[in-house]
Amino acid sequence: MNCFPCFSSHKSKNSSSKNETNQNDEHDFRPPVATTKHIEERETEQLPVKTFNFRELATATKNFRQECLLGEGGYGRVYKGTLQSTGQLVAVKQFDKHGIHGSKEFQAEVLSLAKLEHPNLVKLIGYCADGDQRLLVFEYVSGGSLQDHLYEQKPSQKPMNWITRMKIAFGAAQGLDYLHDKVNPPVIYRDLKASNILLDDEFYPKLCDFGLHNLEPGTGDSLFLSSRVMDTYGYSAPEYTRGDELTVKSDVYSFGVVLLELITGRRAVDTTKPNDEQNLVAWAQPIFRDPKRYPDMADPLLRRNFSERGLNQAVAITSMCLQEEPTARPLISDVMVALSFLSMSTEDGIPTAVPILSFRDKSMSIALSRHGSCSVTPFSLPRKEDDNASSVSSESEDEDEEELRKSKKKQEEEKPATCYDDESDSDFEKGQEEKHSQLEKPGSSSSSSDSGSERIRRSTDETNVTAQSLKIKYSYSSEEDDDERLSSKSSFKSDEEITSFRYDCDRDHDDSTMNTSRGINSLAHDDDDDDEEEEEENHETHLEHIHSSKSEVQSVSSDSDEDDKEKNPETQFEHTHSSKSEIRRVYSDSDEDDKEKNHETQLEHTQSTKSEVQSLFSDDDAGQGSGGSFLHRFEPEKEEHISSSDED
Ligand SMILES: Nc1ncnc2c1ncn2[C@@H]1O[C@H](COP(=O)(O)OP(=O)(O)OP(=O)(O)O)[C@@H](O)[C@H]1O
Repeated sequence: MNCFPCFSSHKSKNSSSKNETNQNDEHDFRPPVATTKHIEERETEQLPVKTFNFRELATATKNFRQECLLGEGGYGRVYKGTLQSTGQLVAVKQFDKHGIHGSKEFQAEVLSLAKLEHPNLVKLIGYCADGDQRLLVFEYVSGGSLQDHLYEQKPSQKPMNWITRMKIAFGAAQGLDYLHDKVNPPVIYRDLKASNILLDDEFYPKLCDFGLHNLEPGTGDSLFLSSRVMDTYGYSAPEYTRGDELTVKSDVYSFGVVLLELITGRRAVDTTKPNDEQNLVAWAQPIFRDPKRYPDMADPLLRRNFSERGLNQAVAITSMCLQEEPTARPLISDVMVALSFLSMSTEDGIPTAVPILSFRDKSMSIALSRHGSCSVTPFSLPRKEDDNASSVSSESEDEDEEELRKSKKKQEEEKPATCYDDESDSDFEKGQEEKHSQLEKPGSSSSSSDSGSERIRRSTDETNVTAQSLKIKYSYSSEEDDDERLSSKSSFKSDEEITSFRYDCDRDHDDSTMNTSRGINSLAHDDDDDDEEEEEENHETHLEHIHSSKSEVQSVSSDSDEDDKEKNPETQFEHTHSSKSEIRRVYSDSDEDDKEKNHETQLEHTQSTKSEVQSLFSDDDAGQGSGGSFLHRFEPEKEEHISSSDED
């Protein structure tokens, strides 16, 4: 008996008796040698992954018939199949035979792949290693790839609308965030591209081909390598071409290319275009520096049905992801948070503004605050002649702050009118909303009925809960907490203030508090112009605090327990928001007036602009304070919609 029956056949490639043995041993996880149990094998017993024999997969795919062929990629061919035993639809990836890995090696990779489970990753169902055959069996994703939907649409299909595109980007970012931040050690995808983002019938995105890098044939196989390089050309980060080591930030670059494709509807590489437009990133770089041209860069199929702010912020995120210098690129977790807001479709169709408090990395906050409304200070990509410009460097902080202030002022002057017109809002959207709401339900799972996977998925959901679901707790941590909070290997933090957030999926949270009426809330005690002037002054003061070294991280929240406060000068905001763009901040207070005043000012300042994110803030109500929490609502400013009516 063999723990991995498919791995047992070293002797004969075509041995039918072996196949019979395999068939008999199917799904048998007993160890090959009764006395020895390897760690991997013990782990396999608990993993929700099946072994298949070759015959079973041949049956499933009608003997790998051409009509079942879904396509051929760098690793080999992919067939659609139906498992006879369960009737489940699957995608069977048959690896090219040249340069295949030994069964042990393959087994080890399967083991690590099987551990990766997230709703935005294509689920591995099983594998087969039989003779020289190496196959992986994945869940079948019915809607085709993002590449198909962007570029190879059937005439009957509607182009994807803006919100759907942002939701796809958001889902893909969630999948990537899982690989980078929730898995230990982190998994570098290396192969993120539009053809590897599969969509189900409701346009819910799932990443495929993750973690397969180690299954690539040996490096001696130049044919294989050249085809892989060709496939990823246009998505690869500059460090890849330089031959430098790839990091999670290389994936962020590739993600930026995908985001750019979603925004522009242009392929990463398109040899049918004029020379200067063939490489999408090279074409887009000059436009990134000129926000007036952003609307022209958007996919014509969108017919300008998007909000200008949404477009501006999406382009700002994209340009950050595409920075030459890996460390200047944002963390995918920050990208994910930003996209969670941009992908919200609200009752009135206005995408929710991104609260700039949301990010681990200040540079993302700054970039987005510059694109908070119709008229903004341009977000500049680093220029080559400027050595220090590859990131939002400490030297440029003063300028940044100045720009933030100007931007805020300008935004307050311009009160743009609504709106976002999502005329092509489709059933897909509804499906997406349902998916999100399913994730919100405690214990809900997207599709798997497998109890093992159910368990893993639930824990995954809990750590990856989206900004659209439940509650986000933002923490400004003290130095002593930094290591713990930013223990992620993928966190490239500067020596600036450590701003971290954590998702807190509090299942017990009373959702009823999330669904009170909407309405723009003005800053409490800030209704007249005089107060605003004062506030402005305070903002300036507090910028210094916000951008101070991490050892000087300011405590923003008041805490009734003085000792606790000293031990943990941590500021905690709990931002709770629903898909209806409500964000409420829970704030505890009971403390000294001065401190509260500072807190208030700082809070207000870090929102960057009242017009972008408005908070209700009051601390003089002892009753509410003692109640432990106080709600602060963020409300997107109405904004100008780039009307399509004329162009159309
Ligand atoms: N789980 C799946 N469900 C449905 N279709 C799939 C699945 N996995 C792959 N496919 C489809 O099979 C085809 C081949 O996929 P594959 O991943 O091998 O190639 P690729 O993505 O085009 O290239 P590369 O291997 O370089 O990433 C693609 O059309 C892909 O959409």
